[in-house]
Amino acid sequence: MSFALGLTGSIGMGKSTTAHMFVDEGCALWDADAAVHRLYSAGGAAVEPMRDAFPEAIVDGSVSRDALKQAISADPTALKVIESIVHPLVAADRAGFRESATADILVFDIPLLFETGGNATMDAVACVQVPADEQKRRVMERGTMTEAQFEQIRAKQMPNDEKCARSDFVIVTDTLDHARAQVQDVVRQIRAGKANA
Ligand SMILES: CC(C)(COP(=O)(O)OP(=O)(O)OC[C@H]1O[C@@H](n2cnc3c(N)ncnc32)[C@H](O)[C@@H]1O)[C@@H](O)C(=O)NCCC(=O)NCCS
Ligand SMILES: Nc1ncnc2c1ncn2[C@@H]1O[C@H](COP(=O)(O)OP(=O)(O)OP(=O)(O)O)[C@@H](O)[C@H]1O
Repeated sequence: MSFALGLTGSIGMGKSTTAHMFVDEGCALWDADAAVHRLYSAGGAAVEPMRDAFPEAIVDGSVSRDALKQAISADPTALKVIESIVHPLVAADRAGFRESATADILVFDIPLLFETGGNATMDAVACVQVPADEQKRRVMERGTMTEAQFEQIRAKQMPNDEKCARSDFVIVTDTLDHARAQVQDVVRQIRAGKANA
């Protein structure tokens, strides 16, 4: 039986980077944002339901993130509609992975793990953490969002301190070496616990 580890944290706190460190330790990874990318791509399961709700968001047969961001900026309630389409499809994708994956530890990189109640289906949760000013600096440096779009997303997420307080492990992502050492420690603890179970 595999161990399911949820990996969460606020936008830009270092989930994806940390998730790949778990892969380096032999864990299998499922990534919620990557699942959304598959669902939005041409032929993906979200395309037709999204066309019904936001016809202008379908460009060349796939869902345009820029068009969705414009829709959300114009009407913040649009995000709720988008979520009601996307989240059930994401849950089905995740269930398929969990049934088929064979690694001893499965890592689920899920930004909205606590907000969607997904933590209840995990054996343990790890939360990434970095100071808020560094978080903002990193997201702005990516250049994919305006400051207003960033603040809108951040305001929708549970405060990161609360996510960390509710998690079994906290991984501080101030430097790559520090984060990797903490990942290795988490994996060691889980494997030791499994060996003793
Ligand atoms: C709003 C959209 C168009 C922005 O796209 P963009 O490519 O600029 O950003 P990206 O998808 O990489 O998201 C960046 C980060 O924003 C956060 N985020 C995304 N969607 C949400 C949301 N609905 N609520 C809170 N935070 C969110 C996550 O931390 C995510 O990692 C896109 O995120 C989207 O379609 N979101 C709805 C689907 C969803 O809820 N995804 C979250 C994971 S299931
Ligand atoms: N341990 C670390 N040390 C230094 N920089 C890091 C570390 N982890 C992540 N970063 C940097 O922070 C930025 C955000 O990291 P990453 O994309 O992993 O975050 P994320 O939480 O997955 O973001 P999002 O929620 O937006 O998907 C990147 O530029 C990455 O290089």
